[in-house]
Amino acid sequence: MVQEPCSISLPQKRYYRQRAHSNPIADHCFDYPAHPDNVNWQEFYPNITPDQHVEFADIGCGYGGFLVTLGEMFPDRLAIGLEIRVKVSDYVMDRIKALRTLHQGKYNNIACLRTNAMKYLPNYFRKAQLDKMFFLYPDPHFKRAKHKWRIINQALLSEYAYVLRKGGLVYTMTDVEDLHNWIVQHMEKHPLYERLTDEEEKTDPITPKLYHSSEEGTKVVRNKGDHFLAIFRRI
Ligand SMILES: C[S@@+](CC[C@H](N)C(=O)[O-])C[C@H]1O[C@@H](n2cnc3c(N)ncnc32)[C@H](O)[C@@H]1O
Repeated sequence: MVQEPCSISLPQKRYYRQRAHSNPIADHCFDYPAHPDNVNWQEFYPNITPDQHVEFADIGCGYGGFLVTLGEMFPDRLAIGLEIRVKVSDYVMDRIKALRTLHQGKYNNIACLRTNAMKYLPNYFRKAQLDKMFFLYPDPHFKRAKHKWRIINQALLSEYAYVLRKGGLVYTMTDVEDLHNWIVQHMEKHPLYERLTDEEEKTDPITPKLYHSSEEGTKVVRNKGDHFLAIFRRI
């Protein structure tokens, strides 16, 4: 009998569905390095060179659509997607594996890490390591009692400032106006960030991708929802 050649295809999201919200304050069981020097980045990026390090972090990357776009836009820079949900991060890892097989030599600059970005960023990234951080369509946690679960808050902004280099950028996009106002209010109050001007936000080459590259963004576009963009510079 002639054997069919084994065909590689992209993973299907329906096999990786998981409840939308995960409590970011609860103690999930995570392995994490004691110090960024202990991370073996070779496991994430097979072709990493000694002078390369992760520069872009997509925080709460979901199913990884935007991460893939980042990889295509910046083939020489390393980007990581951080995702707390196990099945969702498994999906992104399988997606990257399949993309690397289907497109030899490509997508070696993106990777996904399952972790709680609200707890372990300084375990993975050194001071001033990151050039860009992305918070795209973060969970809104509407109820006042759950505001402490929001991934942008005053205490965490100091931690994000620690891992960002001076001049680095924080990109935020949401379809929830109340959350947008919350983000802007907290970022503007923090002494280590300033908002880009409208003109700077509009002309950043990444801006158009923030509307529809990620899975949540696509949904918002499909439902003709609102988009609220704000980009901040680490000063
Ligand atoms: C609404 S989804 C948006 C996903 C993606 N950014 C997009 O635009 O399609 C928010 C994602 O953030 C993840 N998330 C929430 N809290 C997190 C945390 N503390 N660390 C890592 N990921 C988190 C959630 O599991 C979820 O996948």
